[in-house]
Amino acid sequence: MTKSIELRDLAIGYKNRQPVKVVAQHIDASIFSSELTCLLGANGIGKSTLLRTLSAFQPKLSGDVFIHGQEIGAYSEKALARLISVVLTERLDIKNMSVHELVALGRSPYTGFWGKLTPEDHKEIDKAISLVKITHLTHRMVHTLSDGERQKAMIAKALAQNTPVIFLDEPTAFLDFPSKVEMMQLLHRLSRETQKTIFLSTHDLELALQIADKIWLMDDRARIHVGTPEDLSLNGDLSNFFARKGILFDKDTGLFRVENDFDRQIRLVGHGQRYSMIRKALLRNRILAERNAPSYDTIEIVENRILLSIENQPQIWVDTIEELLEKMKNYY
Ligand SMILES: Nc1ncnc2c1ncn2[C@@H]1O[C@H](COP(=O)(O)OP(=O)(O)OP(=O)(O)O)[C@@H](O)[C@H]1O
Repeated sequence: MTKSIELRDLAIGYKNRQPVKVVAQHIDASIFSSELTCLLGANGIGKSTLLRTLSAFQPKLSGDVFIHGQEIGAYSEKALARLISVVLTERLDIKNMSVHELVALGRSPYTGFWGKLTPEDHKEIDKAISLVKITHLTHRMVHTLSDGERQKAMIAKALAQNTPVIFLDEPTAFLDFPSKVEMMQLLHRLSRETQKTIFLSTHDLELALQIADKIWLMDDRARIHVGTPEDLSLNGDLSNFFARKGILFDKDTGLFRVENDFDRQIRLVGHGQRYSMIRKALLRNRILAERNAPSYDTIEIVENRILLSIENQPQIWVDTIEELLEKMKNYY
C-alpha cells in the first residue's frame, strides 16, 4: 500500500463566478494504492467538483495535487491518460457499438492515430472484460445491456486503459441493491488484485461504510474528514455528519438507523429474532416494545406463536406480526 495521490492545502471550486465559489478548501489528504476509497457527502456538496479537479478536467483554486509524486499540472494530457482513467455515470447514448469495441476505446492512449489494435491491446481488452466477469457479453451491443451490465462494461474500458489510478463518479447509481453490492465488491477486489488506486463518489453510505478501506466525508463547512470507516465512527465524525432529525448513526454497529419516535409503550417478553422483529414493527407504528416497559399490557413470544395480553381483555393468540398489528389496532 503506497501513497499514490497527495493533496496539499487544496482548494476546489469555480473561478468563473464573482465572487469565486469555494466548494472545499484546506484539503490535506492522501489516497493509497491497493485501496478502495469512497467519497461521501450530501447532494451539491462538491463530490463531482473534487473528482473533476483530481482528473484535471477543471482547474483547482489553489494548493497542490501530487499524483505519483508529480504535480498534476506538470503532466501532459497523454501522460495523464496513461495514469488516470475516469468512469462517469451519465447514461451515454452509445449506439452500434459492441462491448468489445467500447472496451477497446480504453486502449486509445496506446494506439496510433488510426486506433489499430496490436495483439498486446487485444490481450488487455480480453483481460479487462474477464476481470469484471462480462466475457459472455463481449459481442453484445452496448445499447442492449442492462444498467448494471453497461456499468461493468464502462469499468472494463477503464481497466483496459491500464492506468494505476481509476476515478469513478457514482458507479452504483441506477443499480438495484444486489448489483450495488456486487459493483462495490468488484471494485474492492480489483483494488487488491491489481494494486490500483480506486477512488469513487457514492450516496450508498451503508455499503461504503462496510466495503471501503477509507472514507472521505465532505461536510457543509467545506471540509473533508478522512479515515477508515471505523475511525470516523469512533471519533464521532460520522454521527456529527448525519445528526439530522430522524437519522441516527449507531456507533456500536457502525451503521445507520432510522429513529422512529414513539408515544405508547408495551412490555415485550421473549428473545431472539422474533423479539427484534416485533420491536421493529411496533416502533414503526410509534409503539415502543421492550422488556421493562412501564405497561400492564404484554406481548409474549411463546415458541412460534405470539400472545397478546391487554389489561382487562381476553388474551389473543396470533401467528404473524401482521396479525399482531391488526389486533393491536383496537387498543393502541
Ligand atoms: N460549473 C459550475 N459553476 C459554478 N458552480 C458550480 C458548477 N458546477 C457545480 N457547481 C456548484 O458547486 C457545488 C458542488 O457541486 P457538485 O456537482 O460537485 O456536487 P456533488 O457533491 O457532486 O453533488 P451530487 O451528489 O448532487 O452529484 C454546487 O453548489 C454546485 O451548484
